[in-house]
Amino acid sequence: MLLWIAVLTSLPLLTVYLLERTRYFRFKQYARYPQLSPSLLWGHMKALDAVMGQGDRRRHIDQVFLEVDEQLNHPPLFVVDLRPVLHVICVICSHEVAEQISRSTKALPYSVPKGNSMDIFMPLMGPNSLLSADGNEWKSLRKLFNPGFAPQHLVSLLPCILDKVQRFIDILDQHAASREVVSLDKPCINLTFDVIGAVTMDEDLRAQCGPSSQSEIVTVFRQLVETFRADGGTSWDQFKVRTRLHRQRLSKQLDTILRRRVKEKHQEWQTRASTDTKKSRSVLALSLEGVEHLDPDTLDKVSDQIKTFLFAGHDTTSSMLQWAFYELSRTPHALAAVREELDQLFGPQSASSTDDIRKQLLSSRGESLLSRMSYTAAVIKETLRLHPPAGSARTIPVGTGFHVTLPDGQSLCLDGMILHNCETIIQRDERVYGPTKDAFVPERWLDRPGSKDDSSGIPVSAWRPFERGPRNCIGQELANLEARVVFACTLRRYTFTKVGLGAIRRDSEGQPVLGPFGQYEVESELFNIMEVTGKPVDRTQMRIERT
Ligand code: HEM
Repeated sequence: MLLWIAVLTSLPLLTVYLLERTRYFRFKQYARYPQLSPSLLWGHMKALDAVMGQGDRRRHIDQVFLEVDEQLNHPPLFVVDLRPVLHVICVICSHEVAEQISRSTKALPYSVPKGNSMDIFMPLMGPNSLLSADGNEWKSLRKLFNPGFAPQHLVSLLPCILDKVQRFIDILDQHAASREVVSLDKPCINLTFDVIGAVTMDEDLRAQCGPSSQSEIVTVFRQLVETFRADGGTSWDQFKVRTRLHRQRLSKQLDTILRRRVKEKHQEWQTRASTDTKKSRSVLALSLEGVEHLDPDTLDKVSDQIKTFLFAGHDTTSSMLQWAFYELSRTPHALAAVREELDQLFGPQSASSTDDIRKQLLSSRGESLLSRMSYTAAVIKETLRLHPPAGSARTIPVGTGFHVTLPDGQSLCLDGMILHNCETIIQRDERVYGPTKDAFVPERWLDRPGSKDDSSGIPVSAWRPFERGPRNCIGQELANLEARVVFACTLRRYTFTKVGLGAIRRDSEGQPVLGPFGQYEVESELFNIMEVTGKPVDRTQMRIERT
């Protein structure tokens, strides 16, 4: 009886206590930080949902954050409280603040740690991944794999990249001949998969050869990536038990295949080592150099890195290619300029001859040709500015005392939050990119003599699609090289016309309508969804014609 009385009297006290705690968490703890209006029960869930509801719900969460940034009048950062579902997220909107998170400091020599921010992607990269590792474990992995992604080494892989691009051209030729509307997503993903397979494992994954002859690595990997498709900003589908179990099964299946292949490759290279002068130059071969006995620990580590490279290295590059084809298709001056540059460098006769381009790239002047593709490089840069396929998430443990200084001098502590450098916002900052922030203007990246920061006068930290600092992208040179080769071979050979979302608007006489910044206006905006990386929602429906 006494116990009941005690319970009944303490209930109201407990309720008051919980209410006060919740009130503190929702309204006081981050009161100084810019944010949407929080609700006692839902935190920012409702407010965020309201923003989502103002557009197509399938759009990428970074696009939604961009709209929140506008509503809040462009603060340098804002917080999103989705507790208890997720930790508080701090969305970073200013390049000056992003730089404080990505740079190396005395206290955090490898920048702000990843912590558990990448846990959701564990099935795609394994527990030993370079992407999620921290501290000395990360450092030794990065040191081991850096040489495999160094520019000099990658250039030596040009013949194999060109082979894969030739297959890509054959496929686009077929699409052009059929005159049907095709989705660019599949050929681009298969191309980038083939390249990353060859570069990292010295393996022909035959992703571009159709489902019946593709390597099982491709089939399982694609199924695995699709379990992450979020057609609704933060679709809850991916958290469902059934989806998670399916994902775990596919991930295990992929692990088994990759471990088997790594063992076979190791054996093959060991046997060949004494006799063969033509050694494999793949990332895997470099990492296994000097490893005589492949113990289970090394096997796990190496296989997880291969899984990571496959994961990080194909969807991102494929998304960039699709967006570049699209932006060029609606920006006539940029298309003309890039074609002119390619004509000047490779000669007009090469416009429809990949053999010719191949010969030139593999000749002694190949490297110089690649380095002189300045307008093409500007197209790549501008595409990645407007449509960054990836972002960065870090976690800063409670009690670290990690402060950032805002542009107005105010100092804020970010302990206990997930820190998200949101490139989609940072790279469209009007203070940096001016009135053309949303337009595709490759010229902004061309040399302007006398400017200070980089050739364009834009602060270097305001362009960060590969992130910056010690944890920047290890594969950025590969992505750049691949894109240059693809563009050299395709941009004069084909004309791409968008169909459906993002199609060009025409006037009553059927002429395309040119907007203020040299781009054709469109019927409706094409946008990214989130499927691990950002990808065009309709998988880039295009009509392709031979020029
Ligand atoms: C356009 C193409 C690409 C983009 C936009 C991109 C973007 C990024 C970004 C933003 C990060 C930092 C992630 C973070 O801070 O959490 C990153 C890291 C990484 N990327 Fe890429 N990436 C691209 C291509 C590639 C390729 C081709 C590879 C090939 C293997 C690759 C492998 C990696 C790896 C392993 C890391 C982790 C590096 C580390 O933590 O040391 N990426 N990438």
